[in-house]
Amino acid sequence: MAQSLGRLFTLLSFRKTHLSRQCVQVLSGTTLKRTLMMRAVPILSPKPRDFSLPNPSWGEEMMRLYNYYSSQSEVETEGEEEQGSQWTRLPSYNRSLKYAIGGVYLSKIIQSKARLFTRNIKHPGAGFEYVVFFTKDKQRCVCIFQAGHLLEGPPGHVHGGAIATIIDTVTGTHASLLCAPVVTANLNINYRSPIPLGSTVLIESTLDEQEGKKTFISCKITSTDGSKLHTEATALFVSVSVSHLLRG
Ligand SMILES: CCCCCCCCCCCCCC(=O)SCCNC(=O)CCNC(=O)[C@H](O)C(C)(C)COP(=O)(O)OP(=O)(O)OC[C@H]1O[C@@H](n2cnc3c(N)ncnc32)[C@H](O)[C@@H]1OP(=O)(O)O
Repeated sequence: MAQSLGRLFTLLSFRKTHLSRQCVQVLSGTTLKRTLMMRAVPILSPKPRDFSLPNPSWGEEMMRLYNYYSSQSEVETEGEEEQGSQWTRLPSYNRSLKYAIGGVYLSKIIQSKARLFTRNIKHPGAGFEYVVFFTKDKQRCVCIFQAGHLLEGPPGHVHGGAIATIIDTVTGTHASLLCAPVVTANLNINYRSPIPLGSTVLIESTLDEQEGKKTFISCKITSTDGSKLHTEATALFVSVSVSHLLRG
């Protein structure tokens, strides 16, 4: 049985495989039975839904920028400098577990009702609509964010907590691309000007430094033409083991 579980979790490998080892430890009772039954289903898991693809709620500006960055990622370039400016779209799921191979199944085993905060409002356009692109060298990310009407704070404007959430998500995603798994250790935010509800803004995330377990990232939110600065932030992410994540 140990061998079967071993093979199963090799299939469910999550980047550095920390998760696989940890999951063996958390499985027990009915969960274990269900897991073993999963061996009967085809090895290739169904694809999870990608929430960073356009939906009918995306406004003109959101679509314009999405098309712009998508077209940049299709451009074939020569030479290192140009390659560095190429963008790749990152898929976005309603659970971080789904980034793992076989994560759809893991997602059904561990806290099955859990959902990523930014992807838990079912009505398209009501909450966080966003898509993240990153450069090949992973030094920069850009997020196009359309803030829905359920994110209101001051009348007609986005709640500061919702802004902190999307900053944590973008910088956290950026740090995860570099060295998953990580947790936010510190987040400093300066709110410079309110973000109108329903508007589309640009969130740019830059890697400042990596030092041992620590990844320092800075971030700014601007209007899409760059003329207005809405928010500036710096964040520190610390690499952790999967057991640290599951232990809480
Ligand atoms: C492809 C992948 C895509 C994935 C997409 C995912 C999408 C989702 C994205 C969503 C993203 C959402 C993400 C979320 O929301 S994560 C949820 C919010 N965050 C947490 O819950 C974290 C809770 N805190 C902890 O677990 C611990 O305190 C941590 C692990 C952070 C540190 O524990 P500990 O202290 O035992 O660790 P260490 O001793 O090894 O320290 C290591 C180094 O770090 C330095 N340090 C520590 N804390 C701080 C601090 N506050 N300021 C400055 N420095 C700090 C420390 O001095 C040391 O430095 P040095 O002495 O080595 O120089």
